[in-house]
Amino acid sequence: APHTRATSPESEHAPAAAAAGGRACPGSTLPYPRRAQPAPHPSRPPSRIRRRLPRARRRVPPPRRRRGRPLRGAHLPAPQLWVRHRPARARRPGGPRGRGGVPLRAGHALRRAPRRRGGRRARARRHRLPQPRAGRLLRGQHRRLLPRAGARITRVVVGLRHPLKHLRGKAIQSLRSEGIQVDVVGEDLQSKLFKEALTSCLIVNAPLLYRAAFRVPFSVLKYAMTADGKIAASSGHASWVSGRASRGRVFELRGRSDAVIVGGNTVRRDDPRLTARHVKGHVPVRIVMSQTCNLPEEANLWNVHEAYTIVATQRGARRDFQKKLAMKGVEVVEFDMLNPRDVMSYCYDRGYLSVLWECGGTLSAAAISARVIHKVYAFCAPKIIGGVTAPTPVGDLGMNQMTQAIDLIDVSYEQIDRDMLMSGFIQPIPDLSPVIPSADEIPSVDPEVSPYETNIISFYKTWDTFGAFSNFSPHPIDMPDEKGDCLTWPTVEHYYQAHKFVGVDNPQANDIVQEIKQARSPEEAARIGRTRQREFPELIRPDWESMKIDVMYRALKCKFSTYAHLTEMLLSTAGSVLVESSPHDLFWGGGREGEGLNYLGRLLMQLRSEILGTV
Ligand SMILES: Nc1c(N[C@@H]2O[C@H](COP(=O)(O)O)[C@@H](O)[C@H]2O)[nH]c(=O)[nH]c1=O
Repeated sequence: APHTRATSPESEHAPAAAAAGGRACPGSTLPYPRRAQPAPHPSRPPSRIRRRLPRARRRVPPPRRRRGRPLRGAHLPAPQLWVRHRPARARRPGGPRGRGGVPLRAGHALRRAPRRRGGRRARARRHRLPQPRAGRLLRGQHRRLLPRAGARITRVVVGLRHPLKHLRGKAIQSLRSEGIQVDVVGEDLQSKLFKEALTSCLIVNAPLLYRAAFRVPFSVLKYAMTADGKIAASSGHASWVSGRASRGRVFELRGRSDAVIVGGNTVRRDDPRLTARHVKGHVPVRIVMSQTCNLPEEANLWNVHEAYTIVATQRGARRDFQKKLAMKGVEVVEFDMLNPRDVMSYCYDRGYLSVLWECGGTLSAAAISARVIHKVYAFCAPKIIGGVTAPTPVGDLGMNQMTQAIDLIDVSYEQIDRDMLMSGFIQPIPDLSPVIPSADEIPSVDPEVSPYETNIISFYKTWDTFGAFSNFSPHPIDMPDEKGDCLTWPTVEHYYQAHKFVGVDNPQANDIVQEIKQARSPEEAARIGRTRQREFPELIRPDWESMKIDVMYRALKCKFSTYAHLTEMLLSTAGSVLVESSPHDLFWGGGREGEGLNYLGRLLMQLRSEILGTV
């Protein structure tokens, strides 16, 4: 999937990782410490960072219920109620959910739905199968639907398989065994048209895919700003920036979300209701993130008859006030460390599929930095409010170069009355628990980093905040060749891949070097380098395994000393552990579970120390 797939800058080293682990690299002038884990000690924290689930302490009020009125919302505190008490007609994004709100396959949901006259199950039974004609599209996901209609169907085209293999079922297999031709878009069918079709399928299924791939709910950041980029006047007054039609669209967005999140500031300043009141359908849970719990005694959000409200706060904050909230029916959840990632993990555990962030700039910046925002909806109204202190949609992200800006992808533009809606995806970064060097290793890798320092900067894709650290970043380097002549290489990746074949006394090896040098992109250079390495192992320079780290280090040194802003960026990370968060490359990258050796991160830390004059 474009939004989940990651291209690895180096993957051929995976088998080498095990071999290299625990060995000092022969021929290397750099100290590459052993990666052997220190002997476990009961008082020591583990040497790899694991995502810590919040030890949330919940004050769960009894659900309020008026006589004769069903409980609303899909996420009532008692888990056994989540499905049973959902209004029959509630439309849920991404399809029906089972216990704990976990998305179900369509077939699963239909079988389990309550037997009710005119209810979902009854409707499913009555569902009249479309009579297939040649070339006509039969829509539907229920795996029973197709075999029953199969007598007259000769071909089935599948848009997208379920991202989680164990939830895929056997529909394709059983159809094929019945002699029906089944083609999966992107697998069996590949053309420009099918690529577009696949993109549409992926976008439509984004919440399901993101939840499955990243184990957090699909998160959308929405804001409304003036043409001069303000979300309110300097006084904080914000009613209204966007027009009525745009606000109607926001109700739709809320109606498609499981939760709407705001910070304490928004509650204090706007006293929002955060309901989907003008659209019929699902009512999202409202979540307030407030570290201090310094929230007003009276607020629209405490009216839980309108929608369920959760206050997420720091452990121990204003306990008396917490009790008052609980008395009103508001659920309070305490976190050891209140931050967007832990709140998202919590929402994931609660079964939420998609979440809408309607917060101000401070919280949105924290959420973007924590990499939990996946999509942005920016409503822009044709107004100018001005004001140096007037708030903007996203606070400080620590970037100082325009090249560091996060590029949105799959962007759409839509005019809504007088406003413009721009939406796009933030390219996701794999959620990793990267290895940080062990206590013994850290001082030799980077004296700035204290043992078990948890401040980790991950980089991988070139559009990441620290994407310029990637070898794919578009920074040409001038490097001397064997004869001492200066040659320009488009990227570090070009240089590194080509040097697998440099110095080999064979014209074919020389051709490969030229082929890689002329590759139009670092991706292409990597592909050629790896393919040729597999095809012609005899053309690889014999000392490659022992030299590759030095080759890389020389290239990195050149890159970071050529571009002053890169040196600045590297130095700005002093005190943090750098991890190339490649899920595939276990030699240069940190791996998916932190199992990688992270040599690229180590080299950058080494270089940083060298520039700082600390080695
Ligand atoms: N001012 C502003 C927005 N502000 C957002 O909407 C919230 C108010 O929601 P509610 O109380 O349910 O109407 C507010 O707290 C803030 O999060 N939204 C928009 O679409 N357009 C606007 O101009």
